Amino acid sequence: MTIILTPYWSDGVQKLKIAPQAPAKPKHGLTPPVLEDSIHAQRCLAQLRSKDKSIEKYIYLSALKDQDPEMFYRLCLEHMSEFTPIIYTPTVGDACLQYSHIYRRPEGLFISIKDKGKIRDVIRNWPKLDEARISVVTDGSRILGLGDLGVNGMPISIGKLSLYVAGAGIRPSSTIPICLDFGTNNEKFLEDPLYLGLRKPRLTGPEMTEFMDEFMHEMSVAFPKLLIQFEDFSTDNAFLYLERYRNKYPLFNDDIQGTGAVVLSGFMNAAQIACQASGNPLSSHRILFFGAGSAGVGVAMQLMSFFTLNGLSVQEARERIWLIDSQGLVFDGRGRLAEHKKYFSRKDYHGPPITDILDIIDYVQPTALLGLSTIPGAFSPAVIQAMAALNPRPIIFPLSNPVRLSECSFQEAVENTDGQVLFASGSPFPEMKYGNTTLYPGQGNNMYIFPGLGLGAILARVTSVTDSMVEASSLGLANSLTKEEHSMGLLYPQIKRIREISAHIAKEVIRASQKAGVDRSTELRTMTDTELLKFINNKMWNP
Ligand SMILES: NC(=O)C1=CN([C@@H]2O[C@H](COP(=O)(O)OP(=O)(O)OC[C@H]3O[C@@H](n4cnc5c(N)ncnc54)[C@H](O)[C@@H]3O)[C@@H](O)[C@H]2O)C=CC1
Ligand SMILES: CC(=O)C(=O)O
Ligand SMILES: [Mg+2]
Repeated sequence: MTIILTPYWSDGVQKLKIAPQAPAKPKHGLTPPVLEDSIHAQRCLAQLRSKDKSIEKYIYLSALKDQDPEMFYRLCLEHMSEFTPIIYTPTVGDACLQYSHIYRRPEGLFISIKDKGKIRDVIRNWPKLDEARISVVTDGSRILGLGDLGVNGMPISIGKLSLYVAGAGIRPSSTIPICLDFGTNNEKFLEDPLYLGLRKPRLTGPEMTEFMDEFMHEMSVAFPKLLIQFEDFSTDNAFLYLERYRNKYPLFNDDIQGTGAVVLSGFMNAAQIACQASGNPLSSHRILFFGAGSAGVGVAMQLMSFFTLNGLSVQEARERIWLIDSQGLVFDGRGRLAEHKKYFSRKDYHGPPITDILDIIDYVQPTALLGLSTIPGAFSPAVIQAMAALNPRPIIFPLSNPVRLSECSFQEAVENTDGQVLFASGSPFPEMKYGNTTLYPGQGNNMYIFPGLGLGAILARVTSVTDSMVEASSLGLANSLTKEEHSMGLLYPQIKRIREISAHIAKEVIRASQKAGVDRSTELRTMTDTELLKFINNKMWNP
């Protein structure tokens, strides 16, 4: 279907295609004589692989998704581990940085601060109002670890939704990528004549909140069956708008909750292995966070359940967690702290500020070091060696995205721990040979969680997304590893099994929603687990 929409930043009228429709069979003579489907799949793959630069691959796949969505998603599913680094992190980071330059055609919905007071009219331009089920909404203010990218953040919403389709079988026409344009503080973009967004400093504060209130209300009226995923809002607004709307509308924040869930899951598997090696109980883990933004604090909050599930009280669980931010160890005596850091601020440290990560490691004696700081190389060889000196199997998760902002590489972690590291990173690293063994890095990325969490929430038609549903998604992921994956030392399942994993997570999420009483699809309550899993699988769209 092709409809005409005029983006607010465009002078001309452009065609927006929303896909996919069942392709009409071309009339005889309008395609080459021999266009066989499986051969064409090989042709598309060969074209993709012929490109040297990952951004060229991204552009090629964007065009393929537009022109032949069935083929795009089919190849995506068949080659998940090859496609995800292109349509998602790390390449989607480059696509965002260059969006205003590589832009080809409109995709998704752009709503700017200029639309305040008439957001309803803009939303109503969306062509498939009654089909919408999931929207990823960003304001472009903190895209991955790349900072304020303004409307150049749109590819992150698009990329996440492609993973909803590929990974959880959400129908492509049920997805809405949205980028809200509040301006940008990115000087380079403001000066760039090709920049596609409003050329004004970013708006925050009460006016932004008024806009958000109107936006959320109009979304709920226009799309009564829609789940919203907030993505890459800067930390202050990420917490603000999650709390403001989470009990009013079905929504979750991926950076806080999705990341929390995925890291809890990998941590549970790593902690088991680490404790087998050390002989210590699971509850004895001590977790040091490098980075205390929405992702760091979101993960810290979720990791509380690791300890409470292992018998500690909430207070004891909190005492197992330490935060480092740009000014060093976060503790009460340090002075004024941002609201979101207060809960984990240490009350038991009374010395002078400690800023050096090695000194902090010496003081905390952590079993696990988690990076959500956007500082590449922060886990230097000396830092990794210090973790290895304290632990037979140190847990080191450099989780910042994209790859070039990772706190360390897999190779550095392996070489400085004599291969003993339990590793997960935000963006993918290749497996590596160490001695006679092959070691596999984990990818601790919320892409393992949001497709299944979203699918479960959509099918249960929840009124809100509860903490128990997020925790259920995490436990569902942790328990989804096969014997073979455990024997390979993996912390996360292989990404090629994403559909199976998402279905399993969705089942757990639906059950949790039923327990919490937020489900509206009450007919699912009486199904057995086997029936529910079958129902979920039948609902998945297949290219
Ligand atoms: N693996 C995953 O699934 C996810 C990864 N992330 C990544 O997490 C990173 C952080 O995201 P946010 O928390 O939203 O960003 P943020 O900018 O709010 O937080 C960064 C934190 O790092 C701290 N920091 C900065 N420089 C530092 C330094 N030199 N030393 C110590 N601490 C320093 C800051 O004080 C702040 O607490 C990003 O790279 C993002 O891509 C975010 C969500 C999901
Ligand atoms: C993965 C993700 O959501 C982020 O880096 O922001
Ligand atoms: Mg994000």
